[in-house]
Amino acid sequence: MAIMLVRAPSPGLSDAIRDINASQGLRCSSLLKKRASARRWMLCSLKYACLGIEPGEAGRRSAVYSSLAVNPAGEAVISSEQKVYDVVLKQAALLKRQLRTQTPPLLDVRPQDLEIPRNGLKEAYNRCGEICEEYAKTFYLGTLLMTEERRRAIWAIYVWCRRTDELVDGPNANYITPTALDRWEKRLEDLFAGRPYDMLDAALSDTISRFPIDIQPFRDMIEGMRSDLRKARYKNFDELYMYCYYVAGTVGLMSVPVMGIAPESKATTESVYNAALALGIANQLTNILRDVGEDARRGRIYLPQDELAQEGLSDEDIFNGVVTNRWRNFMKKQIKRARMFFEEAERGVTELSQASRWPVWASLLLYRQILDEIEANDYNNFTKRAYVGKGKKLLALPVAYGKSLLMPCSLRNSQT
Ligand SMILES: CC(C)=CCC/C(C)=C/CC/C(C)=C/CC/C(C)=C/[C@@H]1[C@@H](COP(=O)(O)OP(=O)(O)O)[C@]1(C)CC/C=C(\C)CC/C=C(\C)CCC=C(C)C
Ligand SMILES: [Mn+2]
Repeated sequence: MAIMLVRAPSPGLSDAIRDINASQGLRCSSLLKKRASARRWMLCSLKYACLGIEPGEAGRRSAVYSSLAVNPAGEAVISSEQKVYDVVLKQAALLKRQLRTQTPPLLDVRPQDLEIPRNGLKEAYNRCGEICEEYAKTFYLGTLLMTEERRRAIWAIYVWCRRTDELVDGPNANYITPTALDRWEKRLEDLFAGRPYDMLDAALSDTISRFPIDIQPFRDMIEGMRSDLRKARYKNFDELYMYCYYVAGTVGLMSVPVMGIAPESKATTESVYNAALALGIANQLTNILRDVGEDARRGRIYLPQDELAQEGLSDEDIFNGVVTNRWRNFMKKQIKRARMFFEEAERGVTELSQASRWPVWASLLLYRQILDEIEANDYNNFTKRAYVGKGKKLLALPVAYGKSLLMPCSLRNSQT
Protein backbone atom coordinates (compact mmCIF):
# COMPACT_ATOMS: atom_id res chain seq x y z
CA MET A 1 0.00 0.00 0.00
CA ALA A 2 1.61 3.26 -1.09
CA ILE A 3 1.96 6.11 1.38
CA MET A 4 0.61 9.28 -0.19
CA LEU A 5 2.50 12.42 0.69
CA VAL A 6 0.64 15.68 0.84
CA ARG A 7 2.27 19.04 1.33
CA ALA A 8 0.63 20.65 4.30
CA PRO A 9 -2.20 19.74 6.63
CA SER A 10 -5.18 21.99 6.14
CA PRO A 11 -8.73 21.76 7.52
CA GLY A 12 -10.82 19.21 5.71
CA LEU A 13 -7.89 17.71 3.85
CA SER A 14 -8.43 14.22 5.19
CA ASP A 15 -12.03 14.32 4.00
CA ALA A 16 -10.83 15.50 0.61
CA ILE A 17 -8.46 12.56 0.41
CA ARG A 18 -11.26 10.21 1.38
CA ASP A 19 -13.37 11.80 -1.36
CA ILE A 20 -10.65 11.01 -3.90
CA ASN A 21 -10.66 7.40 -2.73
CA ALA A 22 -14.44 7.32 -2.81
CA SER A 23 -14.45 8.56 -6.39
CA GLN A 24 -12.21 5.62 -7.26
CA GLY A 25 -15.08 3.22 -6.80
CA LEU A 26 -15.86 3.52 -3.10
CA ARG A 27 -19.32 4.94 -3.21
CA CYS A 28 -20.94 5.99 0.04
CA SER A 29 -23.22 8.86 0.87
CA SER A 30 -21.62 12.08 2.02
CA LEU A 31 -23.73 11.96 5.18
CA LEU A 32 -22.35 8.54 5.98
CA LYS A 33 -18.83 9.75 5.32
CA LYS A 34 -19.31 12.76 7.57
CA ARG A 35 -20.66 10.60 10.36
CA ALA A 36 -17.90 8.03 9.97
CA SER A 37 -15.32 10.77 9.80
CA ALA A 38 -16.63 12.49 12.94
CA ARG A 39 -16.75 9.18 14.75
CA ARG A 40 -13.26 8.14 13.77
CA TRP A 41 -12.05 11.62 14.64
CA MET A 42 -13.50 11.20 18.10
CA LEU A 43 -12.19 7.68 18.51
CA CYS A 44 -8.76 8.59 17.31
CA SER A 45 -8.53 11.46 19.77
CA LEU A 46 -9.81 9.16 22.52
CA LYS A 47 -7.16 6.56 21.74
CA TYR A 48 -4.46 9.16 22.18
CA ALA A 49 -6.17 11.06 24.98
CA CYS A 50 -6.25 7.93 27.12
CA LEU A 51 -2.48 7.88 26.84
CA GLY A 52 -2.23 11.38 28.23
CA ILE A 53 -1.22 13.04 24.98
CA GLU A 54 -2.09 16.72 25.12
CA PRO A 55 -4.17 18.06 22.23
CA GLY A 56 -1.75 20.90 21.61
CA GLU A 57 1.38 18.79 21.59
CA ALA A 58 3.48 19.70 18.57
CA GLY A 59 3.80 17.20 15.80
CA ARG A 60 1.14 14.89 17.14
CA ARG A 61 -1.72 17.27 16.75
CA SER A 62 -2.55 16.19 13.25
CA ALA A 63 -2.27 12.51 14.14
CA VAL A 64 -4.73 13.04 16.98
CA TYR A 65 -7.28 15.32 15.42
CA SER A 66 -7.26 14.24 11.83
CA SER A 67 -6.17 11.25 9.87
CA LEU A 68 -2.92 12.95 8.95
CA ALA A 69 0.42 12.56 10.65
CA VAL A 70 3.51 14.66 10.08
CA ASN A 71 6.79 13.03 9.05
CA PRO A 72 10.22 14.36 10.16
CA ALA A 73 10.46 16.45 6.97
CA GLY A 74 7.32 18.31 8.04
CA GLU A 75 5.22 16.69 5.33
CA ALA A 76 1.79 15.37 6.14
CA VAL A 77 1.34 11.66 5.57
CA ILE A 78 -1.83 9.64 5.70
CA SER A 79 -2.03 7.83 9.02
CA SER A 80 -2.25 4.06 9.28
CA GLU A 81 -5.80 4.34 10.56
CA GLN A 82 -6.79 6.23 7.42
CA LYS A 83 -5.06 3.70 5.15
CA VAL A 84 -6.74 0.81 6.89
CA TYR A 85 -10.10 2.58 6.90
CA ASP A 86 -9.84 2.84 3.13
CA VAL A 87 -9.48 -0.95 2.97
CA VAL A 88 -12.54 -1.24 5.22
CA LEU A 89 -14.55 0.98 2.86
CA LYS A 90 -13.43 -1.05 -0.12
CA GLN A 91 -14.33 -4.36 1.53
CA ALA A 92 -17.72 -3.02 2.58
CA ALA A 93 -18.41 -1.72 -0.93
CA LEU A 94 -17.50 -5.10 -2.43
CA LEU A 95 -19.81 -6.91 -0.03
CA LYS A 96 -22.71 -4.54 -0.75
CA ARG A 97 -22.23 -4.87 -4.51
CA GLN A 98 -22.12 -8.63 -4.15
CA LEU A 99 -25.28 -8.79 -2.07
CA ARG A 100 -27.12 -6.53 -4.53
CA THR A 101 -26.27 -8.60 -7.59
CA GLN A 102 -26.62 -11.97 -5.86
CA THR A 103 -23.85 -13.36 -8.08
CA PRO A 104 -20.23 -13.86 -7.09
CA PRO A 105 -18.41 -11.33 -9.33
CA LEU A 106 -15.35 -11.08 -7.11
CA LEU A 107 -13.78 -14.26 -8.36
CA ASP A 108 -13.41 -16.08 -11.59
CA VAL A 109 -14.05 -19.37 -9.88
CA ARG A 110 -17.22 -21.38 -9.16
CA PRO A 111 -17.48 -24.59 -7.11
CA GLN A 112 -18.08 -26.62 -10.25
CA ASP A 113 -14.82 -25.31 -11.77
CA LEU A 114 -12.71 -26.73 -8.98
CA GLU A 115 -10.92 -29.90 -9.91
CA ILE A 116 -11.53 -31.55 -6.57
CA PRO A 117 -13.57 -34.69 -6.05
CA ARG A 118 -16.64 -33.96 -3.93
CA ASN A 119 -15.67 -36.33 -1.10
CA GLY A 120 -12.13 -34.88 -1.26
CA LEU A 121 -13.56 -31.51 -0.41
CA LYS A 122 -15.49 -32.94 2.51
CA GLU A 123 -12.31 -34.53 3.78
CA ALA A 124 -10.40 -31.26 3.32
CA TYR A 125 -12.96 -29.33 5.40
CA ASN A 126 -12.94 -32.03 8.07
CA ARG A 127 -9.17 -31.74 8.30
CA CYS A 128 -9.50 -27.96 8.66
CA GLY A 129 -11.96 -28.57 11.50
CA GLU A 130 -9.51 -30.94 13.20
CA ILE A 131 -6.66 -28.42 12.95
CA CYS A 132 -8.89 -25.71 14.32
CA GLU A 133 -9.96 -27.94 17.21
CA GLU A 134 -6.33 -28.78 17.96
CA TYR A 135 -5.10 -25.17 18.03
CA ALA A 136 -8.14 -23.25 19.24
CA LYS A 137 -10.47 -25.53 21.15
CA THR A 138 -12.85 -22.92 22.60
CA PHE A 139 -13.22 -21.12 19.35
CA TYR A 140 -13.80 -24.44 17.57
CA LEU A 141 -16.63 -25.25 19.99
CA GLY A 142 -18.16 -21.86 19.22
CA THR A 143 -18.13 -22.54 15.49
CA LEU A 144 -20.23 -25.66 16.07
CA LEU A 145 -23.24 -23.40 16.61
CA MET A 146 -22.88 -21.83 13.16
CA THR A 147 -24.57 -23.17 10.04
CA GLU A 148 -22.55 -25.96 8.44
CA GLU A 149 -21.52 -23.91 5.41
CA ARG A 150 -20.33 -20.99 7.54
CA ARG A 151 -18.56 -23.19 10.07
CA ARG A 152 -16.59 -24.99 7.36
CA ALA A 153 -15.69 -21.69 5.73
CA ILE A 154 -14.39 -20.24 9.00
CA TRP A 155 -12.32 -23.39 9.58
CA ALA A 156 -10.79 -23.03 6.10
CA ILE A 157 -9.92 -19.37 6.75
CA TYR A 158 -8.57 -20.25 10.19
CA VAL A 159 -6.27 -22.90 8.73
CA TRP A 160 -4.93 -20.55 6.05
CA CYS A 161 -4.20 -17.90 8.73
CA ARG A 162 -2.58 -20.46 11.01
CA ARG A 163 -0.38 -21.78 8.20
CA THR A 164 0.62 -18.25 7.23
CA ASP A 165 1.59 -17.48 10.83
CA GLU A 166 3.49 -20.78 11.08
CA LEU A 167 5.69 -19.70 8.18
CA VAL A 168 7.27 -16.99 10.33
CA ASP A 169 6.66 -18.46 13.79
CA GLY A 170 6.81 -22.21 13.23
CA PRO A 171 9.71 -24.69 13.36
CA ASN A 172 10.98 -23.71 9.88
CA ALA A 173 10.81 -19.98 10.58
CA ASN A 174 14.60 -19.59 10.33
CA TYR A 175 14.50 -20.68 6.71
CA ILE A 176 11.71 -18.34 5.70
CA THR A 177 12.79 -15.55 3.35
CA PRO A 178 10.80 -12.83 1.59
CA THR A 179 10.97 -15.05 -1.51
CA ALA A 180 9.24 -17.87 0.35
CA LEU A 181 6.47 -15.42 1.28
CA ASP A 182 6.24 -14.33 -2.37
CA ARG A 183 5.71 -17.97 -3.28
CA TRP A 184 3.03 -18.27 -0.58
CA GLU A 185 1.31 -15.21 -2.09
CA LYS A 186 1.47 -16.72 -5.59
CA ARG A 187 -0.15 -19.82 -4.14
CA LEU A 188 -2.85 -17.61 -2.63
CA GLU A 189 -3.53 -16.05 -6.02
CA ASP A 190 -3.77 -19.52 -7.54
CA LEU A 191 -6.24 -20.74 -4.98
CA PHE A 192 -8.33 -17.62 -5.52
CA ALA A 193 -8.30 -18.46 -9.23
CA GLY A 194 -9.54 -21.98 -8.51
CA ARG A 195 -6.14 -23.68 -8.70
CA PRO A 196 -5.51 -24.94 -5.16
CA TYR A 197 -2.14 -26.46 -4.42
CA ASP A 198 -3.22 -28.92 -1.73
CA MET A 199 -6.37 -30.08 0.04
CA LEU A 200 -6.32 -27.38 2.70
CA ASP A 201 -6.02 -24.74 -0.02
CA ALA A 202 -8.85 -26.50 -1.85
CA ALA A 203 -11.14 -25.98 1.14
CA LEU A 204 -10.40 -22.24 1.01
CA SER A 205 -10.85 -22.18 -2.77
CA ASP A 206 -14.29 -23.67 -2.28
CA THR A 207 -15.07 -21.20 0.52
CA ILE A 208 -14.22 -18.15 -1.58
CA SER A 209 -16.41 -19.46 -4.35
CA ARG A 210 -19.35 -19.53 -1.92
CA PHE A 211 -18.87 -16.27 -0.02
CA PRO A 212 -18.03 -12.75 -1.22
CA ILE A 213 -14.49 -12.82 0.17
CA ASP A 214 -11.86 -10.53 -1.33
CA ILE A 215 -8.18 -11.38 -1.67
CA GLN A 216 -6.91 -8.07 -0.20
CA PRO A 217 -6.99 -8.98 3.53
CA PHE A 218 -5.20 -12.26 2.75
CA ARG A 219 -2.48 -10.42 0.82
CA ASP A 220 -2.22 -7.93 3.66
CA MET A 221 -1.70 -10.69 6.22
CA ILE A 222 1.24 -11.98 4.16
CA GLU A 223 2.53 -8.40 4.08
CA GLY A 224 2.39 -8.41 7.91
CA MET A 225 4.53 -11.54 7.98
CA ARG A 226 6.97 -9.88 5.57
CA SER A 227 7.24 -6.91 7.92
CA ASP A 228 7.89 -9.31 10.81
CA LEU A 229 10.96 -10.57 8.93
CA ARG A 230 12.49 -7.12 8.56
CA LYS A 231 11.29 -5.18 11.57
CA ALA A 232 11.58 -5.71 15.31
CA ARG A 233 10.76 -2.20 16.62
CA TYR A 234 7.79 0.16 16.24
CA LYS A 235 8.46 3.90 16.45
CA ASN A 236 4.95 4.85 17.50
CA PHE A 237 1.40 3.59 17.75
CA ASP A 238 0.73 4.45 14.13
CA GLU A 239 3.35 1.89 13.03
CA LEU A 240 2.13 -0.68 15.53
CA TYR A 241 -1.48 -0.16 14.43
CA MET A 242 -0.48 -0.98 10.84
CA TYR A 243 1.24 -4.17 11.97
CA CYS A 244 -1.83 -5.17 14.01
CA TYR A 245 -4.03 -4.54 11.00
CA TYR A 246 -1.85 -6.72 8.80
CA VAL A 247 -1.66 -9.74 11.08
CA ALA A 248 -5.00 -9.56 12.90
CA GLY A 249 -7.37 -6.82 11.68
CA THR A 250 -7.33 -8.68 8.36
CA VAL A 251 -8.89 -11.72 10.09
CA GLY A 252 -11.93 -9.62 10.96
CA LEU A 253 -12.27 -8.46 7.34
CA MET A 254 -11.95 -12.03 6.04
CA SER A 255 -14.58 -13.30 8.46
CA VAL A 256 -17.46 -10.81 8.05
CA PRO A 257 -18.57 -12.04 4.59
CA VAL A 258 -18.86 -15.54 6.09
CA MET A 259 -20.40 -14.58 9.43
CA GLY A 260 -23.03 -12.48 7.64
CA ILE A 261 -24.83 -9.38 8.85
CA ALA A 262 -28.24 -9.92 10.51
CA PRO A 263 -31.00 -9.28 7.94
CA GLU A 264 -32.79 -7.10 10.49
CA SER A 265 -29.67 -5.01 11.24
CA LYS A 266 -29.86 -1.33 10.36
CA ALA A 267 -26.13 -0.81 10.79
CA THR A 268 -24.03 0.20 7.79
CA THR A 269 -21.80 -2.45 6.28
CA GLU A 270 -18.84 -0.13 6.90
CA SER A 271 -19.57 0.06 10.61
CA VAL A 272 -19.73 -3.73 10.92
CA TYR A 273 -16.41 -4.10 9.09
CA ASN A 274 -14.96 -1.41 11.31
CA ALA A 275 -16.00 -3.36 14.41
CA ALA A 276 -14.53 -6.55 12.96
CA LEU A 277 -11.28 -4.73 12.30
CA ALA A 278 -11.33 -3.39 15.86
CA LEU A 279 -11.71 -6.91 17.25
CA GLY A 280 -8.66 -8.09 15.34
CA ILE A 281 -6.63 -5.07 16.52
CA ALA A 282 -7.81 -5.54 20.13
CA ASN A 283 -6.86 -9.23 20.05
CA GLN A 284 -3.44 -8.53 18.65
CA LEU A 285 -2.71 -5.71 21.12
CA THR A 286 -3.70 -8.13 23.87
CA ASN A 287 -1.45 -10.83 22.39
CA ILE A 288 1.42 -8.36 22.34
CA LEU A 289 0.88 -7.27 25.96
CA ARG A 290 0.65 -10.87 27.12
CA ASP A 291 3.84 -11.90 25.26
CA VAL A 292 6.20 -9.01 26.09
CA GLY A 293 8.76 -11.25 27.84
CA GLU A 294 8.54 -14.03 25.28
CA ASP A 295 8.98 -11.60 22.37
CA ALA A 296 11.87 -9.80 24.11
CA ARG A 297 13.69 -13.13 24.41
CA ARG A 298 13.49 -13.28 20.59
CA GLY A 299 14.83 -9.73 20.37
CA ARG A 300 11.42 -8.26 19.49
CA ILE A 301 9.61 -5.36 21.10
CA TYR A 302 6.10 -4.78 19.75
CA LEU A 303 5.53 -1.64 21.80
CA PRO A 304 5.47 2.01 20.68
CA GLN A 305 9.00 3.31 21.28
CA ASP A 306 7.86 6.92 21.74
CA GLU A 307 5.40 5.92 24.47
CA LEU A 308 8.07 3.86 26.23
CA ALA A 309 10.39 6.88 26.14
CA GLN A 310 7.66 9.16 27.51
CA GLU A 311 7.48 6.87 30.52
CA GLY A 312 11.29 6.92 30.85
CA LEU A 313 11.61 3.31 29.66
CA SER A 314 14.08 1.88 27.16
CA ASP A 315 14.69 -1.41 25.35
CA GLU A 316 17.13 -2.27 28.15
CA ASP A 317 14.28 -2.13 30.68
CA ILE A 318 12.28 -4.56 28.60
CA PHE A 319 15.21 -6.96 28.24
CA ASN A 320 15.94 -6.73 32.00
CA GLY A 321 12.29 -7.46 32.69
CA VAL A 322 11.88 -5.82 36.10
CA VAL A 323 8.38 -4.65 37.03
CA THR A 324 8.71 -1.05 38.19
CA ASN A 325 6.15 1.70 38.72
CA ARG A 326 7.16 3.16 35.37
CA TRP A 327 6.37 -0.16 33.74
CA ARG A 328 3.04 -0.42 35.58
CA ASN A 329 2.07 3.07 34.39
CA PHE A 330 3.05 2.24 30.84
CA MET A 331 1.10 -1.02 30.93
CA LYS A 332 -2.03 0.64 32.39
CA LYS A 333 -2.18 2.95 29.39
CA GLN A 334 -1.60 0.15 26.89
CA ILE A 335 -4.32 -1.98 28.50
CA LYS A 336 -6.70 0.96 28.44
CA ARG A 337 -6.13 1.37 24.71
CA ALA A 338 -6.67 -2.34 24.00
CA ARG A 339 -9.95 -2.20 25.96
CA MET A 340 -11.11 0.71 23.82
CA PHE A 341 -10.69 -1.41 20.70
CA PHE A 342 -12.70 -4.19 22.37
CA GLU A 343 -15.46 -1.68 23.13
CA GLU A 344 -15.46 -0.56 19.52
CA ALA A 345 -15.75 -4.21 18.45
CA GLU A 346 -18.67 -4.87 20.83
CA ARG A 347 -20.85 -2.44 18.91
CA GLY A 348 -20.58 -4.63 15.82
CA VAL A 349 -21.01 -8.14 17.18
CA THR A 350 -24.74 -7.73 17.75
CA GLU A 351 -25.14 -6.76 14.10
CA LEU A 352 -23.85 -10.11 12.90
CA SER A 353 -26.26 -12.85 11.91
CA GLN A 354 -27.66 -14.52 15.01
CA ALA A 355 -25.82 -17.85 14.67
CA SER A 356 -22.44 -16.17 14.21
CA ARG A 357 -22.66 -13.98 17.30
CA TRP A 358 -21.95 -16.60 19.93
CA PRO A 359 -18.44 -17.64 18.82
CA VAL A 360 -17.49 -14.00 18.27
CA TRP A 361 -18.78 -12.93 21.71
CA ALA A 362 -17.01 -15.91 23.27
CA SER A 363 -13.69 -15.05 21.65
CA LEU A 364 -14.08 -11.36 22.54
CA LEU A 365 -14.85 -12.04 26.21
CA LEU A 366 -12.11 -14.65 26.55
CA TYR A 367 -9.43 -12.57 24.89
CA ARG A 368 -10.35 -9.47 26.86
CA GLN A 369 -9.97 -11.42 30.10
CA ILE A 370 -6.27 -11.86 29.31
CA LEU A 371 -5.96 -8.12 30.06
CA ASP A 372 -7.54 -8.69 33.50
CA GLU A 373 -5.03 -11.47 34.11
CA ILE A 374 -2.10 -9.21 33.25
CA GLU A 375 -3.42 -6.81 35.90
CA ALA A 376 -3.86 -9.67 38.34
CA ASN A 377 -0.19 -10.59 37.75
CA ASP A 378 0.71 -7.04 38.80
CA TYR A 379 1.82 -6.31 35.21
CA ASN A 380 4.54 -8.95 35.24
CA ASN A 381 4.32 -9.98 31.62
CA PHE A 382 8.07 -10.56 31.52
CA THR A 383 8.16 -13.90 33.27
CA LYS A 384 4.49 -14.75 33.92
CA ARG A 385 2.15 -15.65 31.09
CA ALA A 386 -1.35 -14.27 31.67
CA TYR A 387 -3.68 -17.18 31.44
CA VAL A 388 -7.46 -17.43 31.69
CA GLY A 389 -8.30 -20.48 33.81
CA LYS A 390 -10.73 -23.21 32.76
CA GLY A 391 -13.43 -22.05 35.19
CA LYS A 392 -13.45 -18.49 33.85
CA LYS A 393 -13.35 -19.81 30.29
CA LEU A 394 -16.38 -22.01 30.91
CA LEU A 395 -18.25 -19.15 32.55
CA ALA A 396 -17.64 -16.94 29.53
CA LEU A 397 -19.52 -19.33 27.26
CA PRO A 398 -23.04 -18.91 28.72
CA VAL A 399 -22.42 -15.16 29.12
CA ALA A 400 -21.49 -15.01 25.45
CA TYR A 401 -24.55 -17.05 24.58
CA GLY A 402 -26.80 -14.65 26.51
CA LYS A 403 -25.27 -11.68 24.70
CA SER A 404 -25.72 -13.38 21.34
CA LEU A 405 -29.49 -13.43 21.91
CA LEU A 406 -29.67 -9.63 22.08
CA MET A 407 -31.11 -7.97 19.03
CA PRO A 408 -28.86 -5.78 16.87
CA CYS A 409 -27.64 -2.58 18.55
CA SER A 410 -28.75 -0.49 15.59
CA LEU A 411 -32.35 -1.61 16.21
CA ARG A 412 -32.13 -1.16 19.96
CA ASN A 413 -30.89 2.38 19.44
CA SER A 414 -33.58 3.22 16.92
CA GLN A 415 -36.30 1.95 19.26
CA THR A 416 -35.28 4.08 22.21
C1 LIG B 1 -18.43 -7.40 13.74
C2 LIG B 1 -17.44 -8.31 14.35
C3 LIG B 1 -16.90 -7.94 15.65
C4 LIG B 1 -17.09 -9.42 13.69
C5 LIG B 1 -16.16 -10.41 14.12
C6 LIG B 1 -14.98 -10.47 13.23
C7 LIG B 1 -14.02 -11.54 13.65
C8 LIG B 1 -14.44 -12.92 13.56
C9 LIG B 1 -12.80 -11.18 14.05
C10 LIG B 1 -11.79 -12.16 14.46
C11 LIG B 1 -10.67 -11.50 15.12
C12 LIG B 1 -9.57 -12.48 15.43
C13 LIG B 1 -9.83 -13.76 16.11
C14 LIG B 1 -8.32 -12.12 15.10
C15 LIG B 1 -7.13 -12.94 15.31
C16 LIG B 1 -6.09 -12.09 15.95
C17 LIG B 1 -4.82 -12.83 16.24
C18 LIG B 1 -4.66 -13.37 17.58
C19 LIG B 1 -3.89 -12.93 15.27
C20 LIG B 1 -2.64 -13.67 15.41
C21 LIG B 1 -1.52 -13.26 14.66
C22 LIG B 1 -0.08 -13.33 14.87
O1 LIG B 1 0.24 -13.05 16.20
P1 LIG B 1 1.42 -13.68 17.03
O2 LIG B 1 2.35 -14.39 16.13
O3 LIG B 1 1.93 -12.58 17.86
O4 LIG B 1 0.61 -14.65 17.91
P2 LIG B 1 0.82 -16.17 18.31
O5 LIG B 1 1.79 -16.15 19.42
O6 LIG B 1 1.30 -16.91 17.11
O7 LIG B 1 -0.56 -16.62 18.72
C23 LIG B 1 -2.18 -14.50 14.45
C24 LIG B 1 -1.68 -15.75 15.02
C25 LIG B 1 -2.58 -14.56 12.99
C26 LIG B 1 -3.28 -15.81 12.61
C27 LIG B 1 -4.70 -15.80 13.09
C28 LIG B 1 -5.37 -16.91 13.38
C29 LIG B 1 -4.77 -18.25 13.26
C30 LIG B 1 -6.79 -16.79 13.83
C31 LIG B 1 -7.74 -16.87 12.65
C32 LIG B 1 -9.14 -16.92 13.18
C33 LIG B 1 -10.22 -17.04 12.40
C34 LIG B 1 -10.19 -17.09 10.93
C35 LIG B 1 -11.55 -17.18 13.03
C36 LIG B 1 -12.13 -15.91 13.53
C37 LIG B 1 -13.47 -16.18 14.03
C38 LIG B 1 -13.91 -16.02 15.31
C39 LIG B 1 -15.27 -16.49 15.61
C40 LIG B 1 -13.13 -15.44 16.38
MN1 LIG C 1 2.50 -16.38 15.69
